[in-house]
Amino acid sequence: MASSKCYEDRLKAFAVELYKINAVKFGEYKTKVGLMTPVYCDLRVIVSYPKLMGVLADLIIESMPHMKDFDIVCGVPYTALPIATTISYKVDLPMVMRRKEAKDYGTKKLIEGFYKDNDTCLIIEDVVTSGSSILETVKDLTAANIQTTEAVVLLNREQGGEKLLKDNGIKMHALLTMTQLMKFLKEADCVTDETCQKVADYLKASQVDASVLNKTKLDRLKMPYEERISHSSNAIAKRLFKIMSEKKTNLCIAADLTDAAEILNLAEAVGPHVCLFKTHIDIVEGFSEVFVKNLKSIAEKHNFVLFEDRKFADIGKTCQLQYSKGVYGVSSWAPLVTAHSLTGSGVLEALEQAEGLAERGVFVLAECSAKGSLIDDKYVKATVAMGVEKKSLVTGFVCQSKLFVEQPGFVQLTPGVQLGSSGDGLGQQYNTPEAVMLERGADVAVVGRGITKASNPAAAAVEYKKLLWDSYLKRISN
Ligand SMILES: O=c1ccn([C@@H]2O[C@H](COP(=O)(O)O)[C@@H](O)[C@H]2O)c(=O)[nH]1
Repeated sequence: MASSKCYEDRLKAFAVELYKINAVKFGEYKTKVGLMTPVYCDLRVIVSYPKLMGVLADLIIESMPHMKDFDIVCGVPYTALPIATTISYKVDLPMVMRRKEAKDYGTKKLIEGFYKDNDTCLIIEDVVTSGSSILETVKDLTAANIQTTEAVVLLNREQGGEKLLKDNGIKMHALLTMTQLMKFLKEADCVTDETCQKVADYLKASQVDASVLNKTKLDRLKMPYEERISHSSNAIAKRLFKIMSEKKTNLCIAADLTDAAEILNLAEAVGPHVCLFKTHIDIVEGFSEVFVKNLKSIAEKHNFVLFEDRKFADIGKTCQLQYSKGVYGVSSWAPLVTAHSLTGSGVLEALEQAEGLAERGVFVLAECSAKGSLIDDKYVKATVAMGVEKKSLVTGFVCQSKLFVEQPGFVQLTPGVQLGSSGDGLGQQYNTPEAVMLERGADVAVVGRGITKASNPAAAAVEYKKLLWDSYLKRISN
């Protein structure tokens, strides 16, 4: 521990510099959650003062004599990233980076950089209030098999973050506490007694209740499927969770074959190993009422749900007609369908009101596995919000990353899964079963050609089923 007088003088000088560059401001500021605070810390500005960044890194390094015991460091995105980079460079300790979202599908992981299973990691953060940002980083590092037990932060606002982190097994080291910062600034005549008092009163009155934060946050990624039944408002999601628990499978087959008889053969062969049987009915040659009747009876026999990947994307009324009328009469035999959010919530309303099976569900497409997809963050967020609004109908979302983790009633369906291939040369991008379950948050993985093109589809289905189920068990037991 760096406790010499000289160290304290340097720390004090650093605190004053923070004030001078406006990284610490006093007045009336609105916090993220809309409350007023008399002190505002914006450490982002430090990147414009490289010498000060160097001083900060030195102070942190000196305060953590055991830093070299860690295998890697990781900054909490985004403000702490340059701080972590500077420390990593100075100590020659490798760094990894956590993505806030796995945006560029396919090649990019949630944790970037080189690391090994069970590497120990020191988390670096700028300011801690509740500690929840550090915990989000811990969650992704843990999912990548990286061990995290300690974090070092520039400023502890002393509002309960340290306790929440401790409760979650993370020991926090702080370069400065807010009390110490105020003391230094007062001694340097940067602030008045009145400001110090205001800040002290504010800290006392605005403690984050760690027990509330600990208790109220649900995490679907840690919950067994059967426990999620009671959180769902959609009948098909409930049925799906039950089937997955009973059959011990989270595999959805994409039966993209064009011959009706071959589809029925496939359904018989893989039926015992899947929870969902996904079709694109408009590619089928030989579609008939008998075909539908046979498919339905195989679904009943092997206890899986028929799922037509229709991707409705028109105005509500047209989607309603496409769903219930025409040659395929989808709403009479497929309890599950997909829809785009592109044209607004009228589509969901229309699908709910259409004639057809009494129990039905919709997977809303929030992200696409195809390379160059035009879907952006704003679209993804609006799609999830739209689905949440219609939770009686919405079974879940088709997506590629961990969305809606605190909403265990929804199912994440993730296509683009294949062993031994990264793409099909036509835009499709593949991940392994382990990656979609552990890194991308899938609840159900969709496998198409990985099974349908295998020499023995039933054996391939068993292999995918095992890999996916083992990854799920690993995820909930971590
Ligand atoms: O983003 C998406 C949405 C849907 N799909 C569908 O999944 C299967 C994937 O088949 P593979 O043979 O495993 O590539 C296919 O039916 C797509 O329409 C998707 O791939 N990506």
